[in-house]
Amino acid sequence: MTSVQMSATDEMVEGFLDHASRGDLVRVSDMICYSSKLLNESGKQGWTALMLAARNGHFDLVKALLSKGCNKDLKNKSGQTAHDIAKFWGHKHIADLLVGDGKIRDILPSTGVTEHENYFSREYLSRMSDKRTDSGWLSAKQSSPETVFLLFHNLDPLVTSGPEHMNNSQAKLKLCRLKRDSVGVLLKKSDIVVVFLGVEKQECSSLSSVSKEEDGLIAWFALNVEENPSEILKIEDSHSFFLQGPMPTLLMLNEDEGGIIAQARSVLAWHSRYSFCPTCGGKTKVAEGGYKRTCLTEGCKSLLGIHSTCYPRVDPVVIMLVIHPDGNQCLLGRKKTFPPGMFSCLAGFIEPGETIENAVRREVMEESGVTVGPVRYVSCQPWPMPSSLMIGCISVAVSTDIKVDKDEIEEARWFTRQQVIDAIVKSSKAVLTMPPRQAIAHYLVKHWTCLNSNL
Ligand SMILES: NC(=O)C1=CN([C@@H]2O[C@H](COP(=O)(O)OP(=O)(O)OC[C@H]3O[C@@H](n4cnc5c(N)ncnc54)[C@H](O)[C@@H]3O)[C@@H](O)[C@H]2O)C=CC1
Ligand SMILES: [Mg+2]
Ligand SMILES: [Mg+2]
Ligand SMILES: [Mg+2]
Ligand SMILES: [Zn+2]
Repeated sequence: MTSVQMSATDEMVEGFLDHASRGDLVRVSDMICYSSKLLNESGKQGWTALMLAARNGHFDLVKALLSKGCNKDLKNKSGQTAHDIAKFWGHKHIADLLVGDGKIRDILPSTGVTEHENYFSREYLSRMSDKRTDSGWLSAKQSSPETVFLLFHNLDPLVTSGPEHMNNSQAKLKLCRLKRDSVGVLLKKSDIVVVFLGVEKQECSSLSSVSKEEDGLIAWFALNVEENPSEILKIEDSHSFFLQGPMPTLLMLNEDEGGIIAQARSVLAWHSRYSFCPTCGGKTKVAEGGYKRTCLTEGCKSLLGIHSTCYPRVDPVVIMLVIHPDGNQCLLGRKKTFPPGMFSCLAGFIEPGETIENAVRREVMEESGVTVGPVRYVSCQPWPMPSSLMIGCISVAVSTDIKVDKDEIEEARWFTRQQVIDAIVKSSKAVLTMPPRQAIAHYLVKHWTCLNSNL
C-alpha cells in the first residue's frame, strides 16, 4: 500500500468515526454499505464507532451497528469495551443493550427503555399454574418430606436470623423454610388456607433433593394463621420469629425471597379480606391451590361464567416522576406519614375505565396542581401491601406552579438533578432523603438521572 492510499483509508476511517461520534445514522449506514470493514475499525486510542456511539448516548446508532454485526467485545487502549463506556457515562439503556445478545431485543421497536428487575419482582419459583387443578398432585406434594412451607401469622412471615442461615447472603433475615413435620398440625385444620406457590426452578434445586422426588419438583406452599401458632408447632430454630411489618421490614429479605413474599403475601391477604362471596355474601370454598374461592350458594351469579371476584385481585397503581419543562428538575412530594425530610414520587390508584397515562395526569393534577403532558412507561413493581402493581412512569410537566392537595400530600417541590443525585448517593450536602433502593420510586429517579446501577 502506498502512503497516498494509506492516508485515503485513514481519512475514510476518521470520517466514519466522526459521523459515529455525532450519531449520524444515515452517513454511518451509507459508509458501512460501501465498506463493511469500517464496522470494527478504530481510531485514536483504539475507539471504534460502537464505542463512540456508546460514549455519546446514540442508542439507535448502537443498535444499528450491532445489527450490522460489529464486534462489541473490542477494547480501546484503556481496556474498556463499548459496554464499559456506556455504563461509565450513565447511558444505562445502551449498557443494557450491549450486555445482551442484541438479537431478541431488536425485534421490538426501540423505546429506550429496557426491562429492570425491581425488589419484589424476581420469579424464584416456577408457578406451574397447570398443577393448581391437579388435586392429587397437590396433596402428594403436601405430604412430601421435600416440600417447603412458609408460615405467616396475620400476614407476617416466619423468618430466622440464625447465623447458620446467613451464609453467602447480605440479607440479615431469611424466610423459615419449614418441612411437613413442623406444620403437620396446621395442615389438618379445616380453616387454614394453603396456597401453592410453585416449584423450585430446575437450576435452584439441589441435586440431592431432585433424586428423592419422583418428578424432581420441589413444591412450595404458604399458609397464614390468625392465632399465634408458636405453642402448637414444632419449630426447632430458636432464632425464628414472625417479622412484624409489613414496612419497612419486608425489604430486609434478599431479592429471591422478596419475589416469593410478593406472591405469597398478596394471595394470603386476598383470602384474609375476602372470607365471604363478594357477590352474594355466602360462604365460599378454597379451590385451585389457593388461587380461587368458589361460592357455595346455589344460583349465585359468581358461578356463571368467569367471575373476577373468585380470583386474587391486583390493584394497579401509577407512580410517576414528573420532569420540569426545563428538563433539569423533578417533582417530588411528601405524605404526612413519611419520615422527616423524605420525599418520593407521586403515586395513586388507577380508577376504573382509565388508562395508565390518564391516571398519571389526573393523580399529578389532584395531588400537586401540576399539568402533565407526555407520559412514558419505565418499569413496574409488585407491591404486596396488600396487592398493588406499581406502574412506574416518567412524564413531562407543561405547567410548573404547585398547589398541593393537603389531605394527601404535606408538601411537593421541584428538586434539581444535583439535589436528587446527592440524595441518592446520601451525600452530606443532601437536602432531602429518598425512599430506599428497593422502592420503585428510587429506581425512577435513578433512571432519570442516568446514574449507573452500582451506585
Ligand atoms: N413502591 C413505591 O415506591 C411506592 C408505593 N406506593 C404505594 O402506592 C399506593 C397508592 O398510592 P396512594 O398515594 O396512597 O394512592 P392515591 O393517591 O390514589 O390515594 C389513596 C386514596 O385513594 C383511595 N383509593 C382508591 N382506590 C383505592 C384502592 N384500590 N385501594 C386503596 N385506596 C384506594 C383511598 O381513599 C385512598 O386513601 C399505596 O398503596 C402506596 O403504598 C406509594 C409511593 C411509593
Ligand atoms: Mg397518592
Ligand atoms: Mg391521589
Ligand atoms: Mg387516587
Ligand atoms: Zn355468591
